[in-house]
Formats: sequence, structure tokens, C-alpha cells
Amino acid sequence: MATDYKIKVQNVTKEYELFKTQSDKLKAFFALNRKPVPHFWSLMGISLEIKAGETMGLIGVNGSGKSTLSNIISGIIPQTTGIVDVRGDTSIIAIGAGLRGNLTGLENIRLKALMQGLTNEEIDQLMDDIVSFADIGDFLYQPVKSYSSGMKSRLGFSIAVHVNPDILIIDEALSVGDDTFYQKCVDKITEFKEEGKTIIFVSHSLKQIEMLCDRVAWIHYGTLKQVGPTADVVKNYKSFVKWFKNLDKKEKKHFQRRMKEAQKAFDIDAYQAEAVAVRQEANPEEKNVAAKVKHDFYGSVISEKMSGGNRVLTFAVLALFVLFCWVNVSGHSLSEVVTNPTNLIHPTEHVSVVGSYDKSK
Ligand SMILES: Nc1ncnc2c1ncn2[C@@H]1O[C@H](COP(=O)(O)OP(=O)(O)OP(=O)(O)O)[C@@H](O)[C@H]1O
Repeated sequence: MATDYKIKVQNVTKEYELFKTQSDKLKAFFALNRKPVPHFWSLMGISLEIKAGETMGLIGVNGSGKSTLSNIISGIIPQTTGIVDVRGDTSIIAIGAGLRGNLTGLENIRLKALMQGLTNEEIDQLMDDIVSFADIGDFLYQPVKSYSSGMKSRLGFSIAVHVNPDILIIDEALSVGDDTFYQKCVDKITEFKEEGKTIIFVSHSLKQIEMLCDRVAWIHYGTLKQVGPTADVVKNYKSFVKWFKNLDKKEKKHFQRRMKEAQKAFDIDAYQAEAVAVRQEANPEEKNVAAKVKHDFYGSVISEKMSGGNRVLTFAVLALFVLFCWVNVSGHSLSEVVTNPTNLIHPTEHVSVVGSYDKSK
């Protein structure tokens, strides 16, 4: 792989546990002896480099993993394994990400710009431009949860392009706006390209991809099917779509089920062993390849899962917290409760009269 990249992802995977309900998820968090939960690998090992100043398109059918990958690159979600290296003094902005539903449009502008490192004075100077580009009228003063998807996209896009990011990630933002807004966005993206910014552009519109992207990565059910010049990848993708459309209903379902089953059955240990074998074969003299690959896989990853020990610790801290609250409410001192725990269920007189009042007054 070349070294002059702006963004590099290497052996990136993303695993989800498919809990049926939120309460199942919560129970599993505290359970010491967890029942097995079905797993799903949204990404099964993506390696890709994007050069500075390049516009890279991400294409693929619904659910193939495009948003998962762009969210990992923008740091919104962590990868399960692999390296994500974003180089240089970089600020990334992903259009749809980070809008808070309970805040108004104006509040969201300030919040996102502050998170991007702008000062309040800088935001004040940009505010008129952001508001006028978004063009959503009085909705600016309404909570974002009341916006249509087109309005959210207008606001997100406007903030993103005005805070002057080094890397811009555009995930399906152009598909929901009307024609006027679409043209404004295309002009802005073209301006960004001319300024040499790096852009990741996720879209189902092959016309937009062909118009804007230098190279394209085709993500196919969690794998990188092809990466290369736009015309080549789009041509192959179109052939796949044509092939798929020609299948009858039963064949389509069968194909989709087979792909999803493969994503459930993905074996991360086998994938890691394969990476070791590939690296060793490329450089037979290299020592400690297994340990180095292990480090590449897990060294920069923040684990979303808690170890058994950490779960016990969290549980103990919570239990202590509840106990201290209870001691406090009981009105006894800690030493009184320690010497006689039944004090916990016999509050002091002081506590028992709290909230009562003297009817004779
Ligand atoms: N939080 C989650 N929990 C479980 N599965 C998830 C989660 N988020 C995404 N997935 C699954 O990961 C897969 C990839 O989703 P992703 O949104 O990245 O696809 P996409 O290519 O962007 O799709 P689309 O073109 O429809 O936007 C899908 O099968 C999706 O159901």
C-alpha cells in the first residue's frame, strides 16, 4: 500500500450483537454468565486508503456497510478490529451526524461548530452564512426532532461546509433535498474539490458518483468488493445490479439470505490467522508476525464489551452507592449501620418526622 494517504483503514471490522429488546441488552450488561446472543458482522475486514484531495465514492446495495464504514472513519462509532488512521491536522465533518433532536436548529449550529473547535466569535461571524445556506426559515427556532429529513440534511450540510473541515463525509445527504438545494450542494462540493479537500461521498445515485468521485469503493455485504477508478467500479456494480434484478423473487431472497448468513457466521479468529499468513508470506524473514497482527487488530480499539471483572466492579460500585444513599436516608451514621445493620430498616426519629407538619398551628 502507498504511504501518502490521508485516511487509511486496515482490517476494519464491525460486530453488532443482535439483542431483541433494550432490556435484554441491559440484562446482558450485568449478567456474569451471559447467554449467547446472535452476532452480525456489518464489516468483515475492510482495507482501504484515501489520498489527500481525493473524492472517494462509497457504493453498494442497502445494508452493505457504507454508513458503518463512514461513521467509523468519522469517529462516530468505534471499529471492532483494525486500524483507522486519519492523518494530519484534520477535522472531519459528517453531514447527518451529531444533530441533537431536542435542540433547535440554531443551538445545533452552535454545538456542532463548537465541537469542531470554533470559538463563539467565529461562530457568530459564520451564523448568517450557515442560516442563509440552510434556508429553513422559522424552523431554525424549532427542535430538530420536528424537522423533515430534507430539513435535517439542509441544516447538516450547511453547518458541515461552513466550518471548513479538512475532510468532508457526505452520506446520502443530497438524495433528500429539492433540486435547488441539490445544485447548491453540488456547487459547494465542487468548490471543496478545487480547494483540495478530501471527500468521502456515499450515495445510491450512480450519476452523482460519476460526476463527483475520483475513485470508488464498492462495499458488498460487509466486504470490499472492488476499489478503483470510478468508471471501472461503477461498470461492474451496474452489471451486478442488472444480474440481481434478473433473478426471480425466490432467487433474490435466497441470495440475500446467503449473504446475511455469511455475515452472521464470520469468524474473526480465522480472519486474523489469514492476515498473519498473508503478512508472513509477504515477508518470510519478519519476526513476531502473529503478535504484530494482533496489535494491529486490537491495539487501537476501544472495547465496547466489559470484561467479567469490570462488570463485577461496576456492580459493586452501584451497590455501594445505593447503600450510602440508604444510610443517608435512614438518618443513622455509617458506623451505626455497620455495627447494627437493622438500623437501615429503622429510621431515626429525625427522619420519621421529615415532611410532617403540626396540625395545631
Ligand atoms: N446498531 C446496529 N445494530 C445492529 N445492526 C446494525 C446496526 N447498525 C447497522 N447495522 C447493520 O449493519 C449493516 C450495514 O448497515 P449500514 O447502515 O452501514 O448499511 P448501508 O450500506 O449504509 O445501507 P443503506 O444504503 O441502506 O444506507 C446492515 O445490515 C444493518 O442492519
